[in-house]
Amino acid sequence: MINTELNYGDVYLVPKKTVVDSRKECDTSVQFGPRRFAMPLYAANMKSVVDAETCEYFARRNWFYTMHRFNIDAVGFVRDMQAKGLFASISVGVNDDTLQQLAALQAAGLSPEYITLDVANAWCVKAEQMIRFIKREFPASFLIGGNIATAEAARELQDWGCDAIKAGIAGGRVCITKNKTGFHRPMVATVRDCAAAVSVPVIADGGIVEHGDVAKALACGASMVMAGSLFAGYDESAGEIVEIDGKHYKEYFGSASQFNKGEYKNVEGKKILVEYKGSIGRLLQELQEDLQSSVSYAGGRELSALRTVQMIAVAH
Ligand SMILES: NC(=O)C1=CN([C@@H]2O[C@H](COP(=O)(O)OP(=O)(O)OC[C@H]3O[C@@H](n4cnc5c(N)ncnc54)[C@H](OP(=O)(O)O)[C@@H]3O)[C@@H](O)[C@H]2O)C=CC1
Ligand SMILES: Nc1nc2c(ncn2[C@@H]2O[C@H](COP(=O)(O)O)[C@@H](O)[C@H]2O)c(=O)[nH]1
Repeated sequence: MINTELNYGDVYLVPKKTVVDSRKECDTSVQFGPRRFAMPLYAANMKSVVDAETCEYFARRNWFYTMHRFNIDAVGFVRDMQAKGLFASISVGVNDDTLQQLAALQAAGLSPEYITLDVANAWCVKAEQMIRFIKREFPASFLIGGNIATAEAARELQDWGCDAIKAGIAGGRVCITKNKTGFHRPMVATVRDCAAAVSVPVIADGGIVEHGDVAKALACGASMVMAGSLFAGYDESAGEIVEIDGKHYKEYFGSASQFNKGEYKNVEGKKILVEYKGSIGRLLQELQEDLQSSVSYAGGRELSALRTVQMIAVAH
């Protein structure tokens, strides 16, 4: 028997009676770990999306962020952010370079407020060992583990000690995992299954195409949403600007692309050019306005209203 599973583009949310007099009354803020953030949405921890400046930009606006983990000085990053009175949120892998970075943080007496264990399939022994190690050595840090795509995997990561779990395998815009390996799970099924299986917050990662997909992810049970391509192409995005025939673009590349890895080995990501769109400020405001509107259609004043709406599938 083959199951049919759905992506954000296959579903819509059914409106309820609006109870606010203005969309401004709808609160998009979210408690995530030790802090409350302006929006349940953040930029992917990819080298072509965030750098230290982008992270500072988001932190200053009270948006969550996670720095990527590729060739960075974790000690310098955490120290700089905390010296500026901002929270520090870093990504780590599962190999020796991560152990060295964590040891350097300990030697410097630093503890990031948030740590994200970031591997393609975190439902593996190496991730388990690293999650248990981080929980033991950095008990004050809020630990996010990912990525996974099933209820069983989510339960295991919770048991290993994750404070939040990032769900989404092979749904990203620059992902070629599904083409090269055959593995992928559509986001609606992924988020619903994982969120129903655990008591810790689930982050829906990848596949956000339209702004309304954020509301759909929250309706599926996500507490937070991570997006890459949505935040690519802006002044504040980390990718390089490219000019072709007088038109400007920015690079957006996968973390498992040859471009990010520096070699063609186990490549599961590609590089694309996205239209250059100027400053990101207007996007952030529009995303917040759109989500306020979503909450009003859900008949509430807070994000929790989105969990109460009916979701329907549309025939294409
Ligand atoms: N969300 C998604 O769907 C995906 C995201 N990515 C992103 O790409 C980046 C690179 O990911 P990842 O390759 O995990 O990280 P790394 O390249 O850092 O690999 C981590 C370690 O795990 C091993 N490893 C990785 N995949 C497997 C596997 N399938 N089986 C056994 N061992 C494995 C690697 O060994 P070895 O290389 O020798 O196998 C390596 O030692 C991450 O930022 C990740 O988020 C990548 C693919 C999918
Ligand atoms: N299969 C791959 N997935 C990747 C790679 N680099 C990042 N990612 C994942 O994509 C999302 C962003 O998706 P988007 O649809 O919002 O653009 C990101 O958070 C990762 O989980 C990769 O090289 N291969």
